[in-house]
Amino acid sequence: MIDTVSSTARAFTAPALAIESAALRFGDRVYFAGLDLAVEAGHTACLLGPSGVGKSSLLRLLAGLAPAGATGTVKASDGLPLPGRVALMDQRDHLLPWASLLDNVTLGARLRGEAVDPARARHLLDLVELDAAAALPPRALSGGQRQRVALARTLYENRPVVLMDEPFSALDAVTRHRLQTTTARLLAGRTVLLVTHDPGEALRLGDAVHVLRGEPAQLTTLALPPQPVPRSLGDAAVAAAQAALLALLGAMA
Ligand SMILES: Nc1ncnc2c1ncn2[C@@H]1O[C@H](COP(=O)(O)OP(=O)(O)OP(=O)(O)O)[C@@H](O)[C@H]1O
Repeated sequence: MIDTVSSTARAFTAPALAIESAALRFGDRVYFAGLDLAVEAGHTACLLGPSGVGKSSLLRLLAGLAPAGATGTVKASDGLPLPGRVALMDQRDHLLPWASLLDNVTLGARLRGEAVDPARARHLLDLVELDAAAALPPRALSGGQRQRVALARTLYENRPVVLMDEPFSALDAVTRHRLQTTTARLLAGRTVLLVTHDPGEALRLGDAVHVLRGEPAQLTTLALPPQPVPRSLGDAAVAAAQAALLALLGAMA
């Protein structure tokens, strides 16, 4: 079978991405200020940190959707505007309850008045193991299945920059592992920032791994083993890096 999704990925060059002087403030509280984060072109960076530290706010800033209280300057290395080149997978799936899964996957194109490619949408639904359910409405799905539709919708956008907020958090361990591998293949060559609470996921998928923590929060970058992604968690060096990441997150003494 021709992999239509991977082949379309080669039609563009993904820029490096940077946010400078990012800040998040509510009232008197400064969550972070003067924060700089860069994602190398064609690489995947993972962002971890305690709940409420500001990871989603930083991701939305990068997406050009600055939430209340957040400021910062976002730049692409090619100097071209980012709007239109970014796909965002939010923590919530935002599926339209009245539309079929297939129509939810192609929603962005339909809203923009673009031609829809149902074969590519079905191929993506197949990759997230939901092709047989393409005609069903989202209410027929479990939380994990809904998250897989949102993943297919994000991949359907076929953008050089992909921002993902806990994209696999609702999946069982086996499906999560399988879809991490599939997603890493489909996102190869794109510039990706992925927010996760799962140190194993960060070690599997991250070309770079950053931890946001403290008050005000600062970024710490983890030293990573040289294996290309997706890495095997069974590898001794990867397991050691995972332990170091857990310690950095404060989960281990
Ligand atoms: N409108 C608001 N008013 C006051 N505080 C807010 C508002 N919106 C968000 N916050 C606070 O901003 C902080 C950062 O939120 P954000 O969702 O970015 O954190 P996060 O690190 O992504 O959390 P999680 O891991 O739980 O998803 C949170 O502590 C939240 O309570």
